[in-house]
Amino acid sequence: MEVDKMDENDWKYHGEGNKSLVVCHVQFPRVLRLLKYPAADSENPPQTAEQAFRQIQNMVDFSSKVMSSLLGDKFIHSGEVVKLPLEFVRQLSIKIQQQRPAWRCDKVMDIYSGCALCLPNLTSPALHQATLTPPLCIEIKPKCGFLPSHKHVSKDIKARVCRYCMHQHFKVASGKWKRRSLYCPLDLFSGNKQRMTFAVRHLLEEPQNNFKVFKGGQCVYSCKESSDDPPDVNGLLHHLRPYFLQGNNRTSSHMTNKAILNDFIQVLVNALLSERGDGGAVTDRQEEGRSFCEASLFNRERVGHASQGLPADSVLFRILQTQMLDTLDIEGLFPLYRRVEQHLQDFPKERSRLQVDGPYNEAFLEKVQKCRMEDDGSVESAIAKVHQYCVAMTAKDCSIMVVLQPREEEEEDDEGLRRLRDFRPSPFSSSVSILDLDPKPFDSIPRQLRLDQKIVSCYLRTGGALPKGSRPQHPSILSAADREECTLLFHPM
Ligand SMILES: O=P(O)(O)O[C@@H]1[C@@H](OP(=O)(O)O)[C@H](OP(=O)(O)O)[C@H](O)[C@H](OP(=O)(O)O)[C@H]1OP(=O)(O)O
Ligand SMILES: Nc1ncnc2c1ncn2[C@@H]1O[C@H](COP(=O)(O)OP(=O)(O)OP(=O)(O)O)[C@@H](O)[C@H]1O
Repeated sequence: MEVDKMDENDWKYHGEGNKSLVVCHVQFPRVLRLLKYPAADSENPPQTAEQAFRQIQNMVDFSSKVMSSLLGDKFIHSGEVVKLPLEFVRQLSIKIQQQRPAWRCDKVMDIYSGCALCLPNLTSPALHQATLTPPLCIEIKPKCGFLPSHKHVSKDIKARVCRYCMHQHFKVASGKWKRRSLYCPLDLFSGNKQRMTFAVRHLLEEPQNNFKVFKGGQCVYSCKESSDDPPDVNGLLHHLRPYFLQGNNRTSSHMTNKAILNDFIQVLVNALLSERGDGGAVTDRQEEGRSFCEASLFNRERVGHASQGLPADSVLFRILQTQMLDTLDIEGLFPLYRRVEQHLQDFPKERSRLQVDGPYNEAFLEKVQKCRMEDDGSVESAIAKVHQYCVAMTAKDCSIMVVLQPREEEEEDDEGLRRLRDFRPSPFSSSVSILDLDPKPFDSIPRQLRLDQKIVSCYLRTGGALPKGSRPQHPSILSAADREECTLLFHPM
């Protein structure tokens, strides 16, 4: 990328989250991730260009030196910091403004620093010809996949109902979303195909900010912005149909919508379970009985104790292991945070030695990995636990990108290959990446505790009940019978 020849017309709006806005190149598989600031700061940027550069470099270092060791470097693309002409950034910001969802416009794109993170476009990994079946890409923000231990929580409900499911009630009550999602991360992280299928169905049904589908780099399925309308499942089916007719059900041109969705979900679940290295394993939490959420609608008896567990080295396994570096829960962690905070008030210069805000290097990683379980009362042991917790927070907030690339057509007259196809090999090759691996600031910990308290008290107050109309009301992807018999209706896997 030649930064001195940047033209805003070569870039278009791609998406955004709470902290950054992403534009993609119209021709090359590249994106630029730009920082966002609260709109109130738009006249006076909250940091200098040097600080913005440092912040983005910190993001690169954290991803490449810390998270990639924990999650597996094969999943990670850390990118590089680039300096862009300010005029280009200003014009870009004007150009994309109209495409931004209104609910994200409480923040503005950083047009002052000229700094951005340049990354491969994970939704459109390579230049592809304009065919009916360009790569499909599914983005999932899975959130936290385990329950905290009883030992560290003051409210028993936290060890029975997962944070995501409780948070849904708070989000609906506070107006963030109109309807509650029935997705439960513990089902997705279970490694059991029936539970995972159930989880993905609920992601599809109420995608919120947890599920998107891209086709050839274009977003074709996501939540509808601030509307009561359901997501456009028929539109998605229209996009998916050519892939599944072509792939594994070539003989039938009458595949039902349900069969297409089933096939799509199966391919996705298989990609999430695919290993990129070692053999299978079962995660610890299964032994601890912390893998079922009482709020999940999945009928637990269907799987009994025959839990499959996640294959070691699958993307979900690696994310879950990293999330589980949070061994104390925010409640157990908070006194340690306070110890560090007090120490920093007394000795402000210690902030740098303790690597409170980085640098994110091998020494930092070592502290995270070698942190002893017991607290010896020192500030060193407290900060090590805080670092572990912050790393776990990043893993609880990251997203997974699964790219499904249709395989080349096989020769029709090749008997051997045709017989192979009868065994239903996947019609796709898949690749998996993890994105949004930014460090979580030390100072965000008190907010975490406050939010945790609000979520739990809202859940306890409503007794898990919801205001009328906040459950998915639209014609559901899952019929009533599907909900009851969900696992029986899918193809055997
Ligand atoms: O606290 P949570 O669980 O609500 O997570 C926040 C996310 O909300 P979610 O519940 O996924 O909709 C939130 O996502 P949205 O803005 O809601 O899309 C951010 O990812 C936020 O991270 P950061 O503060 O911008 O670094 C996330 O905050 P932290 O990861 O810093 O807690
Ligand atoms: N490398 C990439 N390739 C393709 N799309 C990307 C890439 N990075 C981000 N995106 C898209 O841009 C969106 C916003 O990016 P990202 O999640 O990094 O923002 P964020 O502000 O850090 O999010 P959060 O709200 O979780 O803090 C993503 O949901 C994804 O759809």
